[in-house]
Amino acid sequence: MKGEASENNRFLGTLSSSSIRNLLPRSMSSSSKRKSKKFSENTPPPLHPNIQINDPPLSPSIPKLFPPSKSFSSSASLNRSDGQNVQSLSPRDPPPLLGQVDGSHGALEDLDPAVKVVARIREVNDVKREGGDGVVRKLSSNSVSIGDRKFNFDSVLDSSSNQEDVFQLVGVPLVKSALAGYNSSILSYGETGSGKTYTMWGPPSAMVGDHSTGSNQGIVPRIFHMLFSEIQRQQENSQMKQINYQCRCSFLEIYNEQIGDLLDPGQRNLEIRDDPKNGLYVENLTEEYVSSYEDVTQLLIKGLSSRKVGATSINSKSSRSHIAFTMIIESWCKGTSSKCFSSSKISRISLFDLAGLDRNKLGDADRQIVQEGKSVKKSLSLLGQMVNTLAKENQPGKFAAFPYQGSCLTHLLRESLGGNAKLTVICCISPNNRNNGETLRTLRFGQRVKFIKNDPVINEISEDDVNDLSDQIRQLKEELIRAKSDVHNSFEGRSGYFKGRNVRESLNHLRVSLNRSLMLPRIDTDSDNEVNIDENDVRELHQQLNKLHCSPDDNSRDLSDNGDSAHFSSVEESFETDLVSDSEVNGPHEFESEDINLEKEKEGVESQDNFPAAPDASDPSLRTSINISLCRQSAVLHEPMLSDSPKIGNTRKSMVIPSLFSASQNNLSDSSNFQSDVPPQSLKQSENIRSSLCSSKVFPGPTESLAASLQRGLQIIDYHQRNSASNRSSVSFSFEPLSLKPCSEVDKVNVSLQKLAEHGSYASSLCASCKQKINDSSNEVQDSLTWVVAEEEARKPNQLISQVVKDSGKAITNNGEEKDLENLCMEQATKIEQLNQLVIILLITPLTTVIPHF
Ligand SMILES: Nc1ncnc2c1ncn2[C@@H]1O[C@H](COP(=O)(O)OP(=O)(O)OP(=O)(O)O)[C@@H](O)[C@H]1O
Repeated sequence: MKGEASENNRFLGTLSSSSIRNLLPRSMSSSSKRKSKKFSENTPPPLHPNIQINDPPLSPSIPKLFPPSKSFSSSASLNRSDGQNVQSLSPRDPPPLLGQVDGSHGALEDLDPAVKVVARIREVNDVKREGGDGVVRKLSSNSVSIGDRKFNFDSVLDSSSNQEDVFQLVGVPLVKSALAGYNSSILSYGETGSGKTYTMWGPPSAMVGDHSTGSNQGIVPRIFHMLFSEIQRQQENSQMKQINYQCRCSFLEIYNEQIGDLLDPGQRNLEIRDDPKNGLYVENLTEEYVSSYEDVTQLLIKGLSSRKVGATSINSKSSRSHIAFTMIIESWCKGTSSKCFSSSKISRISLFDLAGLDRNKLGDADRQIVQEGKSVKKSLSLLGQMVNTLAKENQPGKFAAFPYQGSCLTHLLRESLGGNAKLTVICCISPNNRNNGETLRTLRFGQRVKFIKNDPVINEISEDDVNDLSDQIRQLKEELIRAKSDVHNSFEGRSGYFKGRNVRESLNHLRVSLNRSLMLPRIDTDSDNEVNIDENDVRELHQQLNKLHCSPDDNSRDLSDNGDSAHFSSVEESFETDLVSDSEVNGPHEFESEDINLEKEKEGVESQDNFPAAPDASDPSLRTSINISLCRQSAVLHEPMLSDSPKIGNTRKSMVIPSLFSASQNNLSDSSNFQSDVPPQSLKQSENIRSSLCSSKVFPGPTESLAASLQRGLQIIDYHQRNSASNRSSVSFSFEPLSLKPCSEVDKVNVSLQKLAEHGSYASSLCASCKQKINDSSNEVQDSLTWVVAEEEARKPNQLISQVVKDSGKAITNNGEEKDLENLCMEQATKIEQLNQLVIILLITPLTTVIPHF
């Protein structure tokens, strides 16, 4: 077993302690270090203090809203389709593109493909051991063959290529893209010992100092050297614009499927977080702000020295973990005359160096090495599956979702493979024939990657974009306020009168509840037309409604004025009727409800069995308001059922009216005078009627009961008038000598009303209209007292008959016929008495009582 510490220090071993000391970051301080709890590499940067944006920072996904910017211009062409032209550039002669700052923020031409695959054939390290039979050969600048198989890539570098070539081919475009605002990734892939680490980082000794063409410095340090050089140049050359940059870096490794922090080796087993707000990030991963190439080099040395290494069958210092170095670049640009930044960009550079797969088992490998190998194999296998899946997705008609979370590697590569990033895969292969199988796998992997479709965009937010977004936010806020206002204005919150779904329905509720269909035209609740509502009209209607509810005088006046259409809603009354015409709402339904009540009484069924408990008449809420709400349809509004009511010619069977005053014991006592002479059965029925009406919830309170009962009584009368028009003589009295004239029941009732009205409590409770009506009726009573007298006389049939006989005897001779006549008179008198009793019964008996015809 090899000592982990000694292996880990293989990178540092080649550096002197003084060199390390010199590489310590001068600008790095504790304040520059932070944990990515809130702002991770995947999260947007905190806005620069000079940026005047009130809204919170936008998430990384937001820049995707904007199409890729095509505003870049270039004075030189770097067509990389063949991967050859860039070789004319060198770090010593920086590409002119990068130094140019045109009218846009860091505008550069974008010619690099979204996914690029480069194959690099490592040079032979040990000719004796490796052979160098030339089985793997570069055929052209973008093709390679192994045996008789040929593979095409974006570029192919053979063993004669140096680190500078790789940088020009891969590094330079990456720096351009990153500064332009693209997320940019490099992934080095290949078997163990194929040169991945060498290509990416180079030998440790080459990390600092020499960036020359002949240097072995890897592509990563070259990239950051160029990056900071370019940033400095842009800032120096920008005369019309002020460009600020801010860079921060993190360095992690995936070892045995655990994420470790290479900048803080004590942190192990970090968690990947993925939430809609912050995107994908590694929780608590250290991020260091850097402002120079030296700062980055310090981090690279520190991180690489902490990486897990071990021996494989090919590489004695093999990397046993996947590592990822990430730099977040934020930039802000503004004109010198402007107070605000005109644009903001954020891009991410992700550099992945994978562990190599070793399929050759070491004979003396211990459990740790076996475990490392298994973890590497598993993660690389999942990566291969991921690439296969993404490659298939790009083919027409095929789509397959891949579970990125299957391994830490695939999870962290999610954005680089198939996401918002430019990706370059460097396929490192060995030059000899010994590992043909692994070389083939690597080349196939590279080929499949080429089928993946990435969607990189410039992550830039311009001032116009911010303004547009601010406008959108403002409009949405206004819509929200309007929506809330509409809800509050539906009246349901304060008074509880209206519980409509929206304003249209509420207005229809109001319209029907007021029975003022002319004042408020019916509104189609399903219509898309805009409803223009005058707030004053609504308020006025509200006041009228309250007035109707609160003023008994006004109530009765309305009743008298609209005797055939006044509509009172009760708590149980269905409001679904507002969807039908007013005529359907009124009249027949209420008449029928009364009829049902009376019929129930006749059958001796308690009204409470069919109606909910009667509300307390003393409840102020019932007297002062009429609650209208959507509820089940009450039974009282069902289709009318005509009863077998007696048909009395030209009379009004208004016996229910006394029940209006049943709440008053005085009323009962007053009316007892009238009822004392009726048969006990009739009295009982009348009492039942009163109790039924009292308990019925149709009339919730005194005021409503008075008004509604008056109205319903009138409707009942009207109904019977119509029905009895053709039967006016069905019940008639024709005993001429008695001159019996039955008066109308309403007169009788009016007598009762008058008596009751004379009582203080009732007189005070009656509205002016009702009092007037009672007075008018009492006058009629004066004219029809005959009926009352006749009634009194009818109670004394024997006396009456005797008097008749007595009076008749004076004119009739005392002969044989006299006795017959006397008997006939007695029979007639008996019949009259029966008829009078029946009349009384008829007047008191409910409408539904079946009366035998005579
Ligand atoms: N192009 C090259 N020129 C010269 N030497 C190279 C080149 N590529 C690789 N080497 C050497 O080959 C050896 C193995 O290379 P490297 O460690 O980079 O392989 P690797 O792919 O990273 O292996 P592992 O996956 O096991 O870590 C190293 O000693 C390295 O110096």
